[in-house]
Amino acid sequence: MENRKVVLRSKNLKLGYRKNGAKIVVAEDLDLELYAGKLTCLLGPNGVGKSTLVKTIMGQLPKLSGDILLHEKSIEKISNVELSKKVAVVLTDKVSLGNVTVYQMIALGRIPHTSWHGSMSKLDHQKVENAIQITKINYLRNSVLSELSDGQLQKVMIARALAQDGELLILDEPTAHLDMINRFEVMHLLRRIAKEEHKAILVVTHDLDIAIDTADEFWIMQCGQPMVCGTPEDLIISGRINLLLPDEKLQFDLFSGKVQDASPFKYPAIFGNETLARWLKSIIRKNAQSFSELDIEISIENAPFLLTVKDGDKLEHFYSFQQFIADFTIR
Ligand SMILES: Nc1ncnc2c1ncn2[C@@H]1O[C@H](COP(=O)(O)OP(=O)(O)OP(=O)(O)O)[C@@H](O)[C@H]1O
Repeated sequence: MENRKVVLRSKNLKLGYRKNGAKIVVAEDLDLELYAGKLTCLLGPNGVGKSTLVKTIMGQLPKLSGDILLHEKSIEKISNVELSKKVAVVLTDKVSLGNVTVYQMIALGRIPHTSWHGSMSKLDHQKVENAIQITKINYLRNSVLSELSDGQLQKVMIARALAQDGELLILDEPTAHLDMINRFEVMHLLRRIAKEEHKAILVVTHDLDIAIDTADEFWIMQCGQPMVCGTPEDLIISGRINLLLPDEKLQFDLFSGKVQDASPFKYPAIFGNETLARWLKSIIRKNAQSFSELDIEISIENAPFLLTVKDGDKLEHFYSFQQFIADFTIR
């Protein structure tokens, strides 16, 4: 049986803002748990309250009511210095310390641990080295921040959070502005850190595909509705993943694992293996006007590519999807 060690827990948490003496509630009744060794992704539409939740957990924003417990101790009873030893945060804000080197930036993660005059001990340097090794950025150690790409900078910020050596890492949209490969790398790095370093990690993200591939747990936040938590696979199989898609025109497709247009559509009869049929459906769907209500049969094979359209007695052959769409649709 897996041992789930709770690092952070919220009890009946209500969060929001205070404006002119009035409380503006963003979310309530939140009973959440973050576990050591688990990567949790917080998902939800723009404006639903994800950053508000993160700021509240970090102690940056006062809760409206309820409790947030770090190792069963209310965060209000934990001093800022202690909190910064236990919780490391990576925000999306651009850092403007252009002349600072990567090593110096990562070393800043040690501030909560260093003595009052700020000198680094042997252990502090070891923690920085360890963070550099885990994030595989040794080749960047002497570069200045202004020379880094967004993806490199993101890894440096994760290394800084690691050097801080808290048990909980919180990252607000760490993959925003990154290309596909860097998004993938950063999320897989976070998963590796959760497993190998036994950290509890909370990531706010809009990257559903990669979150499904990497997260142990999803928190789905919806406007005015209770938070839904569970493993991504359970949420997918039960259909609750669709809570992320309140627009009825969109639906999560169980087979492809992608968000798709949910409006009814009648495909022609298709013959061919499942993978080829999937991509044939994709191109037919994109060119829906040309295919709706056509009483045709399409067979498809690959290597070499051959697409055959049977329309009554007539057979037509195509040798690429491009040719199929160009020649078939203009009839
Ligand atoms: N300082 C503030 N005072 C009052 N309301 C605020 C304040 N900051 C945010 N809000 C409101 O709180 C709600 C939640 O905002 P929040 O930034 O937490 O959403 P989010 O889910 O992180 O959105 P996004 O995905 O766009 O980053 C929004 O309606 C927003 O307008």
